Parts: sequence; C-alpha cells; structure tokens
Amino acid sequence: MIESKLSIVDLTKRYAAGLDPAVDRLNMEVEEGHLVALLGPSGCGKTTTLRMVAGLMDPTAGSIVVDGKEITHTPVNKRGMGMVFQSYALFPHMNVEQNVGFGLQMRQVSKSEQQKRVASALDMVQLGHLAKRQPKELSGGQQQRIALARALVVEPTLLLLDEPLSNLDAKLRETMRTEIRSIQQRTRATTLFVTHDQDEALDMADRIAVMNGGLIEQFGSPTEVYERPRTRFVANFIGQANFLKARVVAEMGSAADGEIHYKVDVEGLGQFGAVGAPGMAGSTRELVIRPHRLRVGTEHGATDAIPGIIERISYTGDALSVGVRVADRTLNAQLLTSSGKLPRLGDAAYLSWDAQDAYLLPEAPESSAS
Ligand SMILES: Nc1ncnc2c1ncn2[C@@H]1O[C@H](COP(=O)(O)OP(=O)(O)OP(=O)(O)O)[C@@H](O)[C@H]1O
Repeated sequence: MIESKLSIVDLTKRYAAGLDPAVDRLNMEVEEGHLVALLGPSGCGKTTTLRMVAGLMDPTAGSIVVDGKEITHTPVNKRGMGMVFQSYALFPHMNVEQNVGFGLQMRQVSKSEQQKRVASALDMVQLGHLAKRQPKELSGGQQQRIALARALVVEPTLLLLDEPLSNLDAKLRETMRTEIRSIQQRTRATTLFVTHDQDEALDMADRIAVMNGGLIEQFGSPTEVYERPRTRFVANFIGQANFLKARVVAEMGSAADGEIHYKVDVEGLGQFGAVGAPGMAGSTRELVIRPHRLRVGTEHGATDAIPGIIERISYTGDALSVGVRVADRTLNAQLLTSSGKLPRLGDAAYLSWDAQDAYLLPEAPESSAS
C-alpha cells in the first residue's frame, strides 16, 4: 500500500457555536508528488481547509497527518510548507531576491547557499532578470510567479496554493497553469491547489476533490470526476451536462470496467442504451450525457434518434453550442464549427448517443417518481 504524504482525518471547522460547520468531517488522502485540486463553488470550505492544513487556523476537530506524523496543532513555521495565499502578498519593502530568500534566511541557511537557491528558484519561474526589482515594479502575473518561487525555494514538504491565478487575465492564466504544473512535476512537490475553476482543475490536477457544503462529494482523477460523476452536483459543477430521468428497464450485458450496459426508458422520448454500476435494473435514475457526446444529425438516420428543433445557437469559436427542443425539454449539444454544414435556428435535428456516453448516476434522483 502506498503511504499517503498527507492524510486529513475527520477535519472539521465551526467558526462559531450555532453556525453550520464550514468544513464538516472531511477526509482525504494525498499521495506523494500529486497535485490535488480542491474544487467547488464559493463558500464550500476550500480556503478554510487549506488554512487548517497550513496551520493558519485551528480545526474544531479532526487531525492532519504529514509523512505519518500528526501536525494538527504544530505552529505554522514548524510545518515546512510552502504557501501562496492571496493574503500572503510579497513583502513590499524587499526586492525580488530578498523576498524569495526570506524563508531561507529565517532557516539560517548560509549566505552562499541562499544565493544559489534563490537564483535557481528565480530561474525556475523564469524571472532571474528581475532579481533587483521591487514588487511594485512587477506585473500581477510576475508577482504571482515570485510568490511561487518564494514558496518553492524552501523545498517544502507540501505546497499550498490558494487560487494563485485568480488575478490574471485569461491568456496569462493559461501560461501560468502550464508553468506551475511543470514546476510542480519537476520538483515533485506534493501540492494542494484551491480553485473554483473547473478547467484549471481538470487541466492541472492528478486528483480533484469536488467540495460542496463543507464536504467532499467526490475525490478522483480528472477523468473519473468528469466521466463518472457520483452525484448530480459533481456532474453539474464539472463541465456541462444534460440530465434525463430514466427508468432502468433491463440489463443488456457487461460493459467496460465492471459496469453494466442497460436499456433505459426516458419518459416521452423512448428507449435507449446507457451504462452504469451493477444492480440498477428496475430502479429510476438520472442519466447524464455531456453536450459534446450528443450526436446532432440533420436526417432521421439512426432508428432511435430523437427528433427535435434547434431553438438556440451560441458560437464559442471552435464549437457551436446548440439547444435542441425535444418533446417538453431542451437538450444541450455541441458541434465543432469545422464539422461541415452548421445548423440554423428552427432546423430539424435528430439526437442520438452511444450507450457508453450515457451514464446512470449512482445517486437516486431527488424525487424517484418517474
Ligand atoms: N472568519 C469567518 N467567520 C465565520 N464564517 C466564516 C469565516 N470565514 C469563512 N466563513 C464561512 O465558512 C464557509 C467556507 O468559507 P471558505 O472561505 O472556506 O470557502 P471557499 O470555498 O474558500 O470560498 P471562496 O471560493 O469564495 O473563497 C463560508 O460559508 C464562509 O461564509
């Protein structure tokens, strides 16, 4: 068994008696060298969790274990963690290299060693040429890179990043994503990364903890949380999804990865193929289909294609996002703009999908009457 770098056990934070806990018995195991994204909507407890791991805030209950040692109440400066918090801005009265070297100075590293390590940390974020600048002479993106160098230079056992890209424009965000990921992979620093941006999490993380109301709803690889969401919340929060309430009529055989291929009945639309966990026959579930997995035909080709009308089109550059009215609902689909003849409002459209792209959620729908 692989020993976790970081174990979070029943971690709870209640800001005041009578308030709901901001973090509610949260459990998580982080493997050495992994980048884990804490992802969730505003107020779900991401920053509170990160601050407790950092030692900036005392938990109400639960424990934090790093390398097998409990550190729940260890003071922040004894934890050996690197942090980039928004509230932890660069020191304004120190130049770039003094900022980056600060942690080493505190640890009484020799002057010559400090110089060497600061230079290499600045190289890592490709800002060696700005070593003598003051923070106010740097752009927002450069400041964030310096903050990252300052966190990395102490070779932290854990790197904690709280929305480190939040103040950057879209283009720089993307560049910095790649940069942080490649630095993290080079240094193998185990990293917790708070974000509310699903694309950032999917792109950067080895594992994603999808949080909701102080709890982790799902912990898994980007592919798992995207392809096999455990709950409607996860399916909705990560990417876009169509939900259809479906009666699971019969088992049709085994699918990949221990899943079962089912025939399902979607009220008003007919019977279709889908996949899900074993044991769902006879129940009512929600079917999740990602918009780009819906095929949109212009002719009634497939026998089980669902006829509809294009009622909304929006252009996103590479793709057209279309709303297709079928019976009493609208399904969202996506078409590549390079895929030939594009639909217009009011056109007839025929929707179909491959069984493996229609996933039955393990969680029962809120009201299971179909
Ligand atoms: N100092 C505080 N006192 C009381 N409640 C707080 C305090 N700080 C945060 N909270 C509450 O705790 C919950 C979790 O807050 P937290 O900042 O951890 O969320 P978050 O997921 O990081 O949100 P965001 O994405 O908006 O930063 C929220 O309901 C918030 O209002």
